[in-house]
Amino acid sequence: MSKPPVIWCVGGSDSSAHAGLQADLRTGQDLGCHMQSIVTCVTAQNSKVVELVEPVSVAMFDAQWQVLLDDVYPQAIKVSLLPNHELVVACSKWLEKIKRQRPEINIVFDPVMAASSETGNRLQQSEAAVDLLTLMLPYVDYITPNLLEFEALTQISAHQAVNQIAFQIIEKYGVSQVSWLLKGGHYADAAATDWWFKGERVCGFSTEKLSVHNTRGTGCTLSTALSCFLGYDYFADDAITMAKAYITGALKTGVQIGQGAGPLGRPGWPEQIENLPEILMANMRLGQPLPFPMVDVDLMGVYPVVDSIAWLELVLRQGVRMAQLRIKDTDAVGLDEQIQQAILLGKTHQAQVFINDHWEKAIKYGAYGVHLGQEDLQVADLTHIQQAGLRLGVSTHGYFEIARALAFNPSYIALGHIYPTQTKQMPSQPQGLKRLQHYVNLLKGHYPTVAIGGINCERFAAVAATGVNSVALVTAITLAEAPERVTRFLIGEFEQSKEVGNEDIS
Ligand SMILES: Cc1ncc(COP(=O)(O)OP(=O)(O)O)c(N)n1
Ligand SMILES: Cc1ncsc1CCOP(=O)(O)O
Repeated sequence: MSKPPVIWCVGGSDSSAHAGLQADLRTGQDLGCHMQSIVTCVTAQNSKVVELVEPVSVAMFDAQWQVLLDDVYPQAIKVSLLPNHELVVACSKWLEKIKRQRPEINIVFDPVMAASSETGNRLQQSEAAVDLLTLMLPYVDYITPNLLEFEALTQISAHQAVNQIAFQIIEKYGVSQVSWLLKGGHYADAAATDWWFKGERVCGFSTEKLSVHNTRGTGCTLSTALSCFLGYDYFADDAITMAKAYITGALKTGVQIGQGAGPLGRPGWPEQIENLPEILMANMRLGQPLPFPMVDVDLMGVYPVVDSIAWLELVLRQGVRMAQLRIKDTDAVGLDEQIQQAILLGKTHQAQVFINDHWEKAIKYGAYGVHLGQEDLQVADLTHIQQAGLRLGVSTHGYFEIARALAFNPSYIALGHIYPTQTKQMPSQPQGLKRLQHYVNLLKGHYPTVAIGGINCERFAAVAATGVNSVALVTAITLAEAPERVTRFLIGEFEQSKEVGNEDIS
């Protein structure tokens, strides 16, 4: 069994367990992480009121860091309530040391100042806020203030155009490693949009604002979930997408415990598609509101991606019912003719033949569908493709791109690359089976899925067992000694995996 990520949480004990370290530990446990804690203070509070905050001594604080550090390095550290100036100074010293030794450890800082219980009692002495950012920002990778914390700490108005906020952050703090995640729950909008600023990059993660009562621990939970997903080595944009989906699920499952607002629920790994945020980016085209026509899922299965008519004919002759013509050279001789032949072959074999990239020619000759990558999505005329009645397949490489792809209502979503591949230079690491399984669980019943990248005969059965609707392959077929036999073998394997899947259900 693989080891869980180790996540350190630096913050205060909340006797009610609605927020604070107790909420952090539950979140991490829910996400399969091993949580370790460094207590900064003990608070006596319940769902309504904070009675007393007692900071630990610097000696006790230092001892907790040292004893953990003597034993194990974490994958990520989440820092929240630092109740006084001495502990801010001590914490920044430890972060400096850790960053010097292990710069790859992600530090997430949630600058908690007050409890969100009815009376909103202050948890941090006001002098602790002085120099807080000067001391902490050099070492943190993510800072996750809510609107009030953001304005109090930065003196930048959160009520202005996001580009203006980005500009002022840069002006004040320079371009650095720090990602600012400005949480939008306190805006008086119908949507709850969290804005991510990193240098000039600005991106919104937006969900409908939920009208729910049990909202305690929202900030703690979001930043801990973010730390956990970073601990699993997800990219920043994927980890933020997942944290936002997690918090939406947690808000929906909150429970009334005590007389004030109750704590959030713990919804498990984000696998509810409706909890994924909408992605908002400058220069990003609006979604395609009308769905693309559906593919016939029963015909998906083995999905060869080939670069010539000869290969297309070969695989269709073996009984493949979904295939793609992928000719990367825009100036290829006879490209138009090849696309026309591919479309004709698809019709002859009653197969779903997609054309990679060349969407204008695909429309012109009446293709069944086109397959586009993320960059192509920004430039292709999707409305035209949709109105012409073509299907659309979209490449994705993680949660962020999946969330972005959903705005276009595609006919299928491709998930890659699963294993190392020689066929194409990939800018990211292979995803592996576990991540594929999560994506399939997320999309099942909503969008057909395709797995691609490095899938060969040995790996095929395990990939198919995830329940993915289709397995796309290039070299497993085109470099095979006997491609006809391999294609037929894979078709048989896929059919078998469907039968096993059906047995599991019954
Ligand atoms: C089924 C399927 N999935 C992914 C891809 C890759 O498409 P894209 O990201 O556009 O990259 P290129 O194929 O253009 O290199 C695909 N072709 N098919
Ligand atoms: C086109 C493409 N897109 C993601 S991985 C890949 C190549 C898949 O080729 P192979 O099946 O040979 O690894």
